[in-house]
Amino acid sequence: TQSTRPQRILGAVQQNATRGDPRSVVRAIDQYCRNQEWAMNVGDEKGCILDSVVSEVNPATVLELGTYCGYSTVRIASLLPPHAKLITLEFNPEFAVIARQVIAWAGLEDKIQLVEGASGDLIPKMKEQFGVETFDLVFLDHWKDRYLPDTKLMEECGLLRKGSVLLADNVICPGTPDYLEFVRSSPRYESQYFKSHLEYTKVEDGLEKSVFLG
Ligand SMILES: CCNc1ncnc2c1ncn2[C@@H]1O[C@H](/C=C/CNC(=O)c2cc(-c3ccc(F)cc3)cc(O)c2O)[C@@H](O)[C@H]1O
Ligand SMILES: [Mg+2]
Repeated sequence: TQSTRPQRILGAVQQNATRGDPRSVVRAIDQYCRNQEWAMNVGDEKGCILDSVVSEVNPATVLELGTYCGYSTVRIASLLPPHAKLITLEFNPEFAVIARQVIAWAGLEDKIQLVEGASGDLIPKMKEQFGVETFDLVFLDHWKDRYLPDTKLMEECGLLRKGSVLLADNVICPGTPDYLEFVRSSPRYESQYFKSHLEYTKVEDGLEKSVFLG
């Protein structure tokens, strides 16, 4: 039977990365997706921008919307201080199965909680079911038309505090026009665009960093 792209990405990790070494997992996925087959990981170029924002925020609690194979999940978690927690939401069970194995290969199970389900259903449960107060950092990388509604939902659920940082992938390609217009025009956000390229290509893309002002 045919393997899926996420299964082939997991295979590349198991063949080329060292168990317990998150950076080797990140490198293995980037090499596979650059040389064998493209996949929608944030990738190495935008990944360096992601790394710098994570290091600057030094978050105790992180939310990721859209796990896929766990590339950015592992990349972020590898930079977190001890006792920091990353909750990542994924509603495709097949992708979740792969991501759990990528996370395990990296040895980051203790820092990462992968929750299966849709962000719209899970965000309202964050406080009482997952014991979250607010998120220091949110990485948005799921369906592009869900960035704005989910941001408004996080505000309504009191999950953002003064200084919470939203980092959004793909604001140019595929693009998130309604989200971009909102965070750039709202007086409650201070936004900054980090120009880069679509993962593994020369096409323009970028990350938008938006600080919630409370
Ligand atoms: C229903 C909304 N809530 C959700 N809750 C939980 N998980 C969700 C949700 N949406 C989507 N997901 C999951 O997030 C992932 C979806 C990501 C969508 N990303 C993209 O479409 C994307 C697409 C491209 C891209 C760019 C150029 C192209 F030519 C082709 C593709 C590049 C990227 O970096 C991307 O992130 C999947 O794992 C999906 O199952
Ligand atoms: Mg993306």
